[in-house]
Amino acid sequence: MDTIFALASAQGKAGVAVIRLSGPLAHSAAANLTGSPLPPRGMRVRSLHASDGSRLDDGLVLTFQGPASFTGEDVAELQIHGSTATVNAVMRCLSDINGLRLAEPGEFTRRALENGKMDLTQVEGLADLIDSETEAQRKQAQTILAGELGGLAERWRRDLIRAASLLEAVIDFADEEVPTDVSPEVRTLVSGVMHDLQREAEGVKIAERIRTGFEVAIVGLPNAGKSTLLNALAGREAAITSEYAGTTRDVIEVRMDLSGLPVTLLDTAGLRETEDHVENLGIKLARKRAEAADLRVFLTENPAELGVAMIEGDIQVLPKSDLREDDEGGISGKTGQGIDQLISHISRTLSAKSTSHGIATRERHRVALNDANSALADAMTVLESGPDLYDIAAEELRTAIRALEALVGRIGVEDLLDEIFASFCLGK
Ligand SMILES: Nc1nc2c(ncn2[C@@H]2O[C@H](COP(=O)(O)OP(=O)(O)OP(=O)(O)O)[C@@H](O)[C@H]2O)c(=O)[nH]1
Ligand SMILES: [K+]
Ligand SMILES: [Mg+2]
Repeated sequence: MDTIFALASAQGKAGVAVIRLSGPLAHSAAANLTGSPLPPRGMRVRSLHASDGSRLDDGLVLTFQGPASFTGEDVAELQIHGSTATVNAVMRCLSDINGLRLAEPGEFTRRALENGKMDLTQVEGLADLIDSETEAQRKQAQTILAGELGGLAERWRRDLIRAASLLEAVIDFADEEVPTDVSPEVRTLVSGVMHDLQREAEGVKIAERIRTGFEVAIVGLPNAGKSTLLNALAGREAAITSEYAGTTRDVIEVRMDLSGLPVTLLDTAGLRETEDHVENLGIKLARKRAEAADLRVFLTENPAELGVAMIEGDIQVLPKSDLREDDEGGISGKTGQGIDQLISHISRTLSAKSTSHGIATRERHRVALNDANSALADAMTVLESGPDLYDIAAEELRTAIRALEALVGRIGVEDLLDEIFASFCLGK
């Protein structure tokens, strides 16, 4: 096994940079730089020197002894001054040591997975945590990283193994008197797991929104003030505004943190009948994106004239309240009137949608949960036919168990790993 190293902290200037080493030579390589032995597990302030004896830096050297480390291997961390030149000099010295090489993106975490320090869902949780920008994303990533989905999968798996072994006991006794009717217990176990699987699979859509962001589209007639409103919400000139109807053609996206929820606001072309070919392309795109969005803000007196369906939860606000006599329910991107209310309305609506999700967060999870669930549904059907078909029911249970093992990465995910780890940055 190679010993790998990489900068674990971000590139660029900082007070401190952390270089991480993992593998059989991690401790000896670190000791090579410090010129003195290191404890198998501990923290020392040391001067680091190049092989020609020239001084590199002073730093803090941490050693972890496998398997009690992030990767499960021997690990050393060098905390040094965070300058590009210092980091480069230390990295150069490390690459000169025989048996050491630069880590590939995600390779530390991959070793942690391979050494059983975390399951695949936790690896995904770690990637999400590193990418998290808002409070809701951070909390969701922490739940997965803590292993809660893996823990659930393990509980389901145990219940299904118990159910399968009950059926197998009957199969083994086929020629003799069957001790008891096992089917009530099997049914209870299987339907309990099915109930949980359904709940988790249904929650993925919302959980995935928290992970990747909710889309909120602003729609209205040309010149309703959509782009002005977008700019007011974003607090910057993200979109061009003008008195000419038909100014916006492409969909303008602005990412925001709305009370902890990640939101992408979409400004769209004003919706109307027009002969202008390019404007028409923009209008088609506007309708498509608005319909696919999680929530629509109708900036209009009359939603029905826009040709985009207004569904439950969508928000209607009246444009240009500063020009109106009665400003009930109105908003003005120009004066800022009603903006705070709109922001809290949007975040209330999205929060209400987000409360109903479970722990699973990805399409990959949903597919595995559904695979397991449909095998269990088949098992329940087969059970109806009585003990003669128990072997088939048991086989369906094993199919479900395999799907849950794939969920946590215990089996059948080799081809997925490269894709998952490619999304990691270097040093993770
Ligand atoms: N008085 C007033 N004028 C506004 C308000 N919002 C926008 N305007 C003006 O209305 C005109 C159109 O604004 P835009 O933001 O470009 O409108 P839009 O809906 O994006 O227009 P299209 O992209 O062409 O569909 C501009 O001259 C704005 O200055 C508002 O709240 N009050
Ligand atoms: K305009
Ligand atoms: Mg516009």
